Amino acid sequence: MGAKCTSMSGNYKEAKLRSEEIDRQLNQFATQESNVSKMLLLGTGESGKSTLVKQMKVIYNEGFSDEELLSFRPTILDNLLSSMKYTLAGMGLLRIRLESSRNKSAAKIILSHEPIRPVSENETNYHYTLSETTIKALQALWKDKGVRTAVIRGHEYELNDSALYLFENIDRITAEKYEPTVRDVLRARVRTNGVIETDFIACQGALRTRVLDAGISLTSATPQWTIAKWMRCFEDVKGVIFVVSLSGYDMLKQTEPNINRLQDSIELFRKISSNRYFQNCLMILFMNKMDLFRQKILYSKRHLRYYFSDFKGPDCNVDTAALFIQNRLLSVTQRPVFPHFITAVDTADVKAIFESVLNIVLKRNVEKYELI
Ligand SMILES: Nc1nc2c(ncn2[C@@H]2O[C@H](COP(=O)(O)OP(=O)(O)OP(=O)(O)O)[C@@H](O)[C@H]2O)c(=O)[nH]1
Ligand SMILES: [Mg+2]
Repeated sequence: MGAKCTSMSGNYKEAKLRSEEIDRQLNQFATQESNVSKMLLLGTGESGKSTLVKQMKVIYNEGFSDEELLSFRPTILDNLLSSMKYTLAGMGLLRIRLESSRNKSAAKIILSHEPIRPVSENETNYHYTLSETTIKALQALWKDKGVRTAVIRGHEYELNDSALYLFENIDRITAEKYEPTVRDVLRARVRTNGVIETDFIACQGALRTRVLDAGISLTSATPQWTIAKWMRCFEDVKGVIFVVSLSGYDMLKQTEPNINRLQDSIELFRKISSNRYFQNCLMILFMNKMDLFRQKILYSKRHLRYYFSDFKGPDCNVDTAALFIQNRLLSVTQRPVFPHFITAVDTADVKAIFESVLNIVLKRNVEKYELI
C-alpha cells in the first residue's frame, strides 16, 4: 500500500513537471513573432467578419474605451438614417403606402438628409446630433404601419440585418446624450476596406493569434486566380475562417438580383476550400446569424423549401433546416472542415466557439513542435 502511494506520488510529480515544461515551452513559443497563428476571415459581404473582429477585442483585448464607443455615434446614427431611407425606397418597390399621408413630409425630410460622415482622424464629430425635425420624422415614420410592414418584408429588398434593432432603439439612439453601448457597436455596419489585423493571446497565454479581416469583396463570381493573387498578401495563414450568413437563405444579392445570397456563399466556399493556396490551412466554417435564422425559420413563414427545393424536412424546425444548410456547404468540398453555428453579436457564444477553434490550432502547433 505504502509502495503504491509512493509510486502514485512519483507519477504525479512527473506529470506535474512535464505539464510545467509544456506550459513553459508554449509560453516561449507564443512570445515569438514567427509563432503568431494567423487566422484569415473570409466570406461574402455582410456575413459578419468585422463583427467577429470586434468580438475579439471585447473577449481577448481591453474591449472598447468610452471614447471608442462614442466614436461610433455618427456611424450608428448614419446606419439608422440610411436604414429608414432604404425602407422608404423598399416601400416604393413593394408598392406599400404610408399609413398616414401626414408622414409624407417626414419621408421627404429623411430622403433628402445628407449621409453622416464617419469620424476621420482629424475630425471629432463624436457628438454629432440629428436635428429635432429629423428625429421627429424618424419617430413618426417608425410608428407608421406602412413602414413596419415594409420592415417585415425587408428580405425582399435587401434591408440590412441591423435595421430592426436600430428602429426598436430609435428613442435611445437619437437622444442628445446618447452614448453607444457595446451591443450597439456590434450592430453597427461599416463596409471594411483594406486589411484589419487584430492580435490577441488565447488559450491561457499559450497561443498568440492574429485574426485578419481581409476586407476584400468576394463573391461566387470571383475567379480562382484572383483569389490566389489576393491571398499571396497573407503569408503563413494557419487557418481560414469562412463566414456564411445563414439568414441570407431567403435573400437575393444586391448587385445580381437573380442570385440567392446563401447559394452565392456556398459557391464561394467551394472555391475557397478548393483553392490551392489554402491547401495546408485548417478550414473552419462559421454559419453565422443563427439568431436571425431561427426567427425566420420559426416565424416568418418563408420556409426553406421555397428557396431550396430539395429540402424535404419539416417547416419551422430550426435544427433540421440548419443541418441541411451545413450538409450543403460540406458537400462542396472533400477536405476536412470544422463547422460551427454561431451568432456573432452574442459575445458568450463567440467566446465558446472561438475557444474550441483555437484549441484545435494550439493542438496542431503542439504536435508540430512534438511537445506531445
Ligand atoms: N443579428 C445579427 N446581426 C449580425 C450578426 N453578425 C453580424 N451581424 C450584423 O450584420 C451586419 C454586417 O456585419 P459585418 O461584420 O459588418 O459584415 P462583414 O462580413 O464584415 O461585411 P464586409 O466588410 O462588407 O465584407 C452588421 O450590421 C452586423 O451587426 C449576427 O450573428 N446576428
Ligand atoms: Mg467587414
